[in-house]
Amino acid sequence: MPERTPRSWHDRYAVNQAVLLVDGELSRQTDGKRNVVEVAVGVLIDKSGRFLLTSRPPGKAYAGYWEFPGGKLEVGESVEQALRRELQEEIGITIGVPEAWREQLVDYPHALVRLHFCKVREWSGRLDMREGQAFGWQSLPVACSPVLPGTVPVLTWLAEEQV
Ligand SMILES: Nc1nc2c([nH]c(=O)n2[C@H]2C[C@H](O)[C@@H](COP(=O)(O)OP(=O)(O)OP(=O)(O)O)O2)c(=O)[nH]1
Repeated sequence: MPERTPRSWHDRYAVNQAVLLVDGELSRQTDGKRNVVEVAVGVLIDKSGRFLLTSRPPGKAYAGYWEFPGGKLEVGESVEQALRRELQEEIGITIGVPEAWREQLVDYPHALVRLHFCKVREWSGRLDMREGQAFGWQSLPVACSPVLPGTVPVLTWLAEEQV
């Protein structure tokens, strides 16, 4: 029996729901040829419930956009190891045990990334923006703009947890 069109569209919609497509064509994400880049991201939350956003340094894709600090996993690293290393390298702190929270696939023109968002409530050391980033402790709605497209869903998830 031939596949019914409504079913087919339903399936396609469901697939596309799982991937956040940024600045591009739908066909880009379905060719199956792009490697997924794994990224560890830290949602630092302070005692009053504010969270830390940092600006992307000059020279990187989407420079100047606001994001949560983090970066790509190196070969053989776990998400936690990468997060620990990135937050030490980029913002000068030593984190406690992170809480694995949510994942999001994002299809950018420059890369297909899987973001592993972790909540971090304990850390030591003073914030030191080692790549010249701007930073801000934020609450909802955030006061900084523009927010990186792959970071926007996090603001929705945080809002959902507050109601
Ligand atoms: N750190 C971080 N990256 C994010 C967020 N949202 C989002 O889409 N991304 C994307 C942007 C990039 O494509 C990717 C992170 O890669 P990156 O280039 O910043 O990582 P990195 O620090 O390891 O970079 P580098 O060593 O290559 O300079 O994840 C977020 O909230 N935080």
